[in-house]
Amino acid sequence: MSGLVIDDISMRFDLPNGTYVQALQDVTLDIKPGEIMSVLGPSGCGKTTLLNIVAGFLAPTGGETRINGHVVEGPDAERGMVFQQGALFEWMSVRDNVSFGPRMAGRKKSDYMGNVDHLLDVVGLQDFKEKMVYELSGGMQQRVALARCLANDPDVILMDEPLGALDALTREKMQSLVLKLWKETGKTIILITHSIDEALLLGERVLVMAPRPGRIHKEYRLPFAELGVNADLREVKEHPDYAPTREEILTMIWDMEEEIMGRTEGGA
Ligand SMILES: Nc1ncnc2c1ncn2[C@@H]1O[C@H](COP(=O)(O)OP(=O)(O)OP(=O)(O)O)[C@@H](O)[C@H]1O
Repeated sequence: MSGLVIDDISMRFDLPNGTYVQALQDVTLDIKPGEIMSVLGPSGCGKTTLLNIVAGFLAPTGGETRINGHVVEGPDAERGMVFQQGALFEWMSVRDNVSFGPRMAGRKKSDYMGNVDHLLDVVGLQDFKEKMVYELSGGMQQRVALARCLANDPDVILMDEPLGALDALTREKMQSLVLKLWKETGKTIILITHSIDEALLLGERVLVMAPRPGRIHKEYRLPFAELGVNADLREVKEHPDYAPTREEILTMIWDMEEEIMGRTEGGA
């Protein structure tokens, strides 16, 4: 397991017309091994940019990210990604998708197949392991994506709107599954979402970011993720702190969106 330090990260995109976008400015975070943190904020506040920097897909223009004390300089199996959709191999079976990482790493089949089967059990896909990915529903495909990520045994799992394309009921079931996997595996997880409920239910830490420049606006430490491991998520929402926190964050993001709209309408 791994601690993750995001140390004074800035990211500036220079545009062809000579202007630039300051996508992130001075973002610092210390994420302990096994923490689950969700990230919220209005469109364009730098959530995906931050995740891509931690993943090693983008090099920041300032600062650095460290895992287990070493600096992130590119993608690595220690950091797994789960995207909203489209990142699976549609022409392969469920089992071949989940075993893809260990296979590509050149590991012996007898070493990893037991774990692949276990993961298929955990995500509830044991009966579907011979199916092709295109035969599965969206929710099942995201279960495959989670299992495939876990098969690489990453220290840190980065999720960019992993449940965003699912219908409400499937999404709720998947939220419970994410909590179960988090508890069972002890992985460090960062999850980007546009849903305030999802951020509250899945984040023991919730980061609210602000745009222009992208930065940390406020951070919460909440009991709901821990409670949700063993309870129905609808019961967790009955917690006395849930509705007021939700309302506070909703107003916060609403105000930011209004400010952005005002600036845009004013021509800034
Ligand atoms: N490759 C790029 N070149 C130029 N500008 C970029 C690039 N990538 C991101 N940006 C800009 O950086 C800012 C942050 O983008 P980012 O996608 O990280 O935001 P976000 O919070 O994830 O947004 P959303 O919620 O809409 O997905 C935006 O203004 C975006 O237009």
